[in-house]
Amino acid sequence: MADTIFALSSGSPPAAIAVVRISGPRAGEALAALAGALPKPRMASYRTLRVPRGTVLDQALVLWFPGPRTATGEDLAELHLHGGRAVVAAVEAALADLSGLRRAVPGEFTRRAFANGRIDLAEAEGLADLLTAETDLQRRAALAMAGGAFSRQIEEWRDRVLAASAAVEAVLDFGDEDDVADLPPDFIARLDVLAGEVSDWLSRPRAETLREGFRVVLAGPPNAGKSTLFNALVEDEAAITAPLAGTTRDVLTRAVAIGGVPFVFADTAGLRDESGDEIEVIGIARARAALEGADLVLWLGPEGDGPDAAWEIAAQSDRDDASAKSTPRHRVSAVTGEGLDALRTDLIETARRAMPRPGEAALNRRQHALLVQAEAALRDARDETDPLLVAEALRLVRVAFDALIGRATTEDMLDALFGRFCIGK
Ligand SMILES: Nc1nc2c(ncn2[C@@H]2O[C@H](COP(=O)(O)OP(=O)(O)OP(=O)(O)O)[C@@H](O)[C@H]2O)c(=O)[nH]1
Ligand SMILES: [K+]
Ligand SMILES: [Mg+2]
Repeated sequence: MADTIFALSSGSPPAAIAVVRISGPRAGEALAALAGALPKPRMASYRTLRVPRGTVLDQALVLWFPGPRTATGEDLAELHLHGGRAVVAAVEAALADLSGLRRAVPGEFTRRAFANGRIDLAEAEGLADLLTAETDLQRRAALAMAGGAFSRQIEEWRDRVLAASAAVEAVLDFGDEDDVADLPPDFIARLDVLAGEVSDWLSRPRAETLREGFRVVLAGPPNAGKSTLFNALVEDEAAITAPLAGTTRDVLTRAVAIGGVPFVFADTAGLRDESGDEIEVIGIARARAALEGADLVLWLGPEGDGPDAAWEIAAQSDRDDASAKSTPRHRVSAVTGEGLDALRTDLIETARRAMPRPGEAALNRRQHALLVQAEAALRDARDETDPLLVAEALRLVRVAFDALIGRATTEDMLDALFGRFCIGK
């Protein structure tokens, strides 16, 4: 029999209310032991909680959810306590004293939900992202993933691959008879459509951009005012600025949300070919490395000799395009603040285009890699003529789809995923 687990599932006390959850075969027994009797299922009841045959613990709202149609797939109870530290501690101590009950480890409720088929892996990943979401865009994308949008898509694709596999199996079964069965005439076309849909998902913005922030690297010649602009954008005197060319050496990064969009700004050493300074040379190499990882390069160049510098934004793809650099997109003065708002607006709009649209599920690294495998196998299945090899390619597509929703998982992977959750989730 599985352990029955319990944990504080709401934020740390003191708070107005503290929710303690109990999940497992003894959840009902535990609830009855504290509340006197089991309340009606799925209805909130107001009860006095007591240490079994002992003192009063709290007046609480209690809920009883008999399994398996519960969040964890097991019998589940919730105690909505007064959110004081001592109240929570006393109730936890009373639960720990009951036989067969123990404190949950991080993510254990969700892991049970997954083990019991209440959620699949993609939904669990979405849930993990939802709990760590810090911006509205992150929240909405995570909610879409947790809500099963991607899982439903995978299931639908999987059904179509199964149908294709069945058609190939039929050819293989009748292969040694005179009356050779052929693949359906639209077999290839269907695989093409499917591969196209998978490609569409692959070309969508990625979850990492959303989670880690849109990476803007400030670059340009020495003394262009990069560090000054960096400080203005992150609203912090984070970087040293000075009239001396070659002030910045290390790559300095700061994560900030602007207009609800997560950004990571990086300030870099001024780029110049000639420098006798050994440290500056290293700084320049680091700056070039940072440029490689940029979603957007904010290229700064002083315009003329005036007090104001002209800056331009060159997207990563066109930063080697000389014409993009010769026509500045923005003129900004970090001293007067002129042009800063327009620059911020442009940054927000550019970043938003690289982010999943609100409510659109975004793929994480693991999901993206598996979908790349599925797409390659689909194209193999289309190009192969030997039915045996077509069948094998289609099997590989199914393997990738199964891994996406967690039909095939490893303990390590699950440990890593559920370890991201907090205790009580
Ligand atoms: N008038 C004016 N001065 C600026 C502006 N931005 C920066 N400066 C000044 O220009 C000098 C260089 O600025 P930094 O921000 O250190 O330039 P940088 O590009 O980071 O320089 P390095 O790190 O050495 O490559 C400093 O004295 C700043 O005060 C601006 O918009 N207007
Ligand atoms: K400088
Ligand atoms: Mg600098």
